[in-house]
Amino acid sequence: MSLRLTDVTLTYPDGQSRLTALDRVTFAVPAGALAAVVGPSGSGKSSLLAVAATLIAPDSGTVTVAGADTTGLGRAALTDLRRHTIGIVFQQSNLLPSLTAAEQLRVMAHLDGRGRAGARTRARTRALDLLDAVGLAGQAHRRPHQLSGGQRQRVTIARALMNDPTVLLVDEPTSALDNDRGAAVVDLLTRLTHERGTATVLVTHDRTHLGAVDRIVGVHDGRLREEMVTESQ
Ligand SMILES: Nc1ncnc2c1ncn2[C@@H]1O[C@H](COP(=O)(O)OP(=O)(O)OP(=O)(O)O)[C@@H](O)[C@H]1O
Repeated sequence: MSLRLTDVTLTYPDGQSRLTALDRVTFAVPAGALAAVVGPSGSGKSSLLAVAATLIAPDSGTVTVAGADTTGLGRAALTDLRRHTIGIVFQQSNLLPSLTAAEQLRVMAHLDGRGRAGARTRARTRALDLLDAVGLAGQAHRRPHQLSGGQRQRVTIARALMNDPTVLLVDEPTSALDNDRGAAVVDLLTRLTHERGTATVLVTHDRTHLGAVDRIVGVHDGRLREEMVTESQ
């Protein structure tokens, strides 16, 4: 399994007591599968993503990413693991206003220390390939304000794939989009997951566009409940 959470409990301070955001969650996603985690506001979706992204350590339980148990890893080791194995698509596109679409992707390669000449050329080629894969081949030179909301979301998806992650974590990708564009983004994520073999987790409160995903897991009060799994899983 590319991503595995085992018996994960996460609590937050809540006055004199603690609030349980994730309650003994066990959840695994293999390479090449997209699992949608669906639940109402406050059910624990963002907490699940943050734990899977190794941004928050759970109170108990284990998180394994690309075969590596993350329990007890220090900050530097976690940063390294995230950089090489995890791609994150945030709800807001958080693109840098002054950079073109292609440059937004190439920044990721630089962060990864791949700044030398041969590597720069490879990063340029990979950025253009990924923009092509998300249907933006003709928009590589555009800056965020010259793109639509749906196009910006596609750039953030391509950017998250730039370092060829094992695990792709996606937070509410359709919340700022109209119906057709929302459906197109979920279809795109499903296709990229299958083509590139990422283990993808998409959290959302919106069940509208989930027809083509491999698996749907409901979340309620920090507990998961399997709702639908396709045969290929
Ligand atoms: N930093 C925090 N401190 C205290 N409680 C928190 C914190 N973050 C989240 N919570 C609580 O944990 C529970 C789960 O929150 P979480 O953000 O994971 O839910 P969510 O399903 O992502 O909600 P939304 O769809 O509104 O973003 C909620 O009851 C929330 O109020």
